[in-house]
Amino acid sequence: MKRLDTRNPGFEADFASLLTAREEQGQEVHKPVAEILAAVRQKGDATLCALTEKFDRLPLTPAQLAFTADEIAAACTQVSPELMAALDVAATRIESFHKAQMPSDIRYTDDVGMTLGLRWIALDAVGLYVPGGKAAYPSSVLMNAIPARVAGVQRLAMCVPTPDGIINPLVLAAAHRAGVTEIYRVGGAQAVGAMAFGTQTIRPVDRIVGPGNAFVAEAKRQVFGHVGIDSIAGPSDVVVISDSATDPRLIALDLLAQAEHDELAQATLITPDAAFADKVTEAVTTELKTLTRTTIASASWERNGAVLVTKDLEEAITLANRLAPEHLELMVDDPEALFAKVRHAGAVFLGRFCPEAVGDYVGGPNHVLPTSRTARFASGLSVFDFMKRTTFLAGGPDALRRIGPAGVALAQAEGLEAHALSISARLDALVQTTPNA
Ligand SMILES: NC(=O)c1ccc[n+]([C@@H]2O[C@H](COP(=O)([O-])OP(=O)(O)OC[C@H]3O[C@@H](n4cnc5c(N)ncnc54)[C@H](O)[C@@H]3O)[C@@H](O)[C@H]2O)c1
Ligand SMILES: N[C@H](CO)Cc1c[nH]c[nH+]1
Ligand SMILES: [Zn+2]
Repeated sequence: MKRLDTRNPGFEADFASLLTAREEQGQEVHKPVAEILAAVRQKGDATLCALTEKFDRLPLTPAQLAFTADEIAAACTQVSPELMAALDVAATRIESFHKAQMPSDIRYTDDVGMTLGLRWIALDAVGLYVPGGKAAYPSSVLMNAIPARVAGVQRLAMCVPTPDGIINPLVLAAAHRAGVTEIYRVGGAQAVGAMAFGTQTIRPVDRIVGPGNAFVAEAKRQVFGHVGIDSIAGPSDVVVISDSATDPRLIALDLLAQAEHDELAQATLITPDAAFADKVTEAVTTELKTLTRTTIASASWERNGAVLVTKDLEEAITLANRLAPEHLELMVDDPEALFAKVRHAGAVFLGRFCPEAVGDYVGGPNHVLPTSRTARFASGLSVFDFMKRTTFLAGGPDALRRIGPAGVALAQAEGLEAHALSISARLDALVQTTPNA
């Protein structure tokens, strides 16, 4: 864990290394991921089976890649009614938030008489990546699939790793609840490659969405262009801005809630109170001893954790914007005042009783969010990731007479003769057919 104080002379250099640390750790996966993607592209199912045996310790034949309808139905019967009810609370809230996002088409006729517009059209086929290496993520099934369904996507293909052949039944129950029936027991970069390029068993999709570890995030980066992707939703990160009025244990738990995802996760506290920073650091050490996932959380905290002490809350928000976190918690008396100054964050959690973990499960907004500072330019998963826009223009002779000459002039200025003629030939035809025009 790095402890930095903005009043210390070396602060800027240390902060700069905090900004780039995880990007550098990510470089290590570029080559292995490129090799996996090339092998999937070349050998399809054979590579999927070989890598599933290698990384998930599960020997498979191609015929066993997909879960059967019976396996999905059997999993649903293994989930307790209480957990099914919890799944339903989450699904209902996620669905209503994403329904509220649905955009409207645009269509209007302008002053020259042209009808212009934009139509939203759902994608045909989408690949949903659901992580499963170090934890099971039924919540990510809902976060991926529900907005896709709301947007109107016809085909949803889901990939999830099953380490040692084990699948948490709640993952399949969540898929069933969200209407996903095409599910493959494949994870990592090979799953992304299969959905991007297709194999003998898995048909290719148009866009791949969903969170995952550094291998999954890098694979999405590398297949982008061949297919669409949502964002780089890699190892989780959180920045907590807190004043000294919050219980230090609660802040420690919020930091550890992200640290326990992955050794590459990053949890950062920013506070203007040095004594409070000490208390939270102590509480992290105490709580770490009680967690079952202590090995992962300790590694994340040791390697990427940070505690920043600032002059005031104003400076805290400036640093948070520079960190552009996936999640930003504002655990202060007046969170709305700070929120007004937030420029870069995937999702913001306002108030001491609204921890990030609520957003992971039952808040409603999506928990698939841009990590590693990509919130500077990217947003969390939404219905927009499952749709595209087609614009249209419809015009008659009157409109062409009004705007055509400007088009001809610009085409000639660009030296594109056929463009100019495409318009001017029509203008000429109009003059000939209506001599008094
Ligand atoms: N940003 C978000 O929105 C969000 C949401 C949920 C989870 N997450 C993140 O998702 C990640 C889940 O990670 P996970 O590991 O539990 O599951 P995962 O499914 O992402 O990764 C498991 C797969 O990684 C591959 N893999 C592991 N080691 C490898 C190696 N050495 N070489 C090649 N491939 C290898 C294997 O194929 C394995 O099946 C965490 O980092 C978590 O923080 C992010
Ligand atoms: N915090 C993760 C996003 O970074 C999402 C998640 C799912 N389950 C628990 N947490
Ligand atoms: Zn989480």
